[in-house]
Amino acid sequence: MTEHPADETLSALPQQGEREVETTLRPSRLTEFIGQPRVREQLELVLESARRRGVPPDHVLLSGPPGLGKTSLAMIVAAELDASIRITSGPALERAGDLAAMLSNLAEGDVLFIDEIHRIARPAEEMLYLAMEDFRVDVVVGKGPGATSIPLEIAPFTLVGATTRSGALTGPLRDRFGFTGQMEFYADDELDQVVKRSAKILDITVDDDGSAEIARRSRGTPRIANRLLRRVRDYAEVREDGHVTLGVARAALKVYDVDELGLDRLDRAVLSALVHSFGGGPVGVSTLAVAVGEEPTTVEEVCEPYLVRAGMLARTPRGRVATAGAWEHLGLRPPARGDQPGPTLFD
Ligand SMILES: Nc1ncnc2c1ncn2[C@@H]1O[C@H](COP(=O)(O)OP(=O)(O)OP(=O)(O)O)[C@@H](O)[C@H]1O
Ligand SMILES: [Mg+2]
Repeated sequence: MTEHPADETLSALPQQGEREVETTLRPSRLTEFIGQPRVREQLELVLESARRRGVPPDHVLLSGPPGLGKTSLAMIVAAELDASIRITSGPALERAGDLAAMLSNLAEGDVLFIDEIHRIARPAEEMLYLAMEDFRVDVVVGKGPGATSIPLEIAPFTLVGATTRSGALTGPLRDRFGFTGQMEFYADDELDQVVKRSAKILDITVDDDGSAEIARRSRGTPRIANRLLRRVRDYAEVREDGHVTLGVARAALKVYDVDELGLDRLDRAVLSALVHSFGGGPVGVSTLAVAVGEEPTTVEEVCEPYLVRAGMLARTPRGRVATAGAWEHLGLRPPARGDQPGPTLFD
């Protein structure tokens, strides 16, 4: 994901200058990786079986909302295989030549990580098909009728792709991944473990209650849990004795205007528009996106998955609808069912 300069404590997107601390907090082995039991077990089998057979494993696609650990898992795949990792991203592969250069530099068994793989340009994507399937690329030399294509062998490698929008991947690309790990939002007790682990690394002392409070307000997202922990640490150090208790966590989160449920600015804007401008819906996602000044894809891929999971928003065939929970969260009384226009006895 691109870095957003806005000071948004609650955004699931990485903030400017956050890369370094994120690297420090990254789990480096599968056993250190908290949560995602399904993906972890599946990946473990894929990797172990390849290890036993002495071949690079099938290509791996990791899909899910921002901040859930896709990049971390990609690096873990390489570490577990004892392989080197080369990192690039969809937007960086504008020309097929850029990809050809990366591919021809791979050594046998290397992991090639392509972040935001749904944003790869078409010619590079087509080159990737052959590379993934046959470990070969066709390099076109010359132009016009005299152009010839020279096949070039590349070393067997494992591609790890990450995407926040698996729906945006073309069929042929998706089909070439032998394994897709679908990342889910984390449960509160898993985020609690993330907070405790990070606190240890950053040398922050935190009570069980304090840690649970931070976890509960982290929007199911480890990136946010880690960020809230750092903001609570700031408060604890400046205003208190540095120790994070439940009271300190609550007071700190109040200063940073952190929502009870951890909803971020965009989540709240979407709910508010849905309720205040569209009477609770149903409304189409494009209309809703215009109302909050965002791209429909951002609303759909970054914001809605969590609102749906939190039971605030429903996707219906007629459009997006605010649930009773959404009205209540905004401090409003949900409209009674009978208030809604509909057929009556006298129609
Ligand atoms: N399972 C986990 N256990 C511990 N920490 C985690 C876990 N998953 C993610 N994190 C932490 O959350 C931060 C964000 O994770 P990561 O960068 O891997 O997310 P991402 O899914 O790649 O996000 P994006 O879509 O924005 O690229 C990292 O600093 C990492 O320390
Ligand atoms: Mg990432």
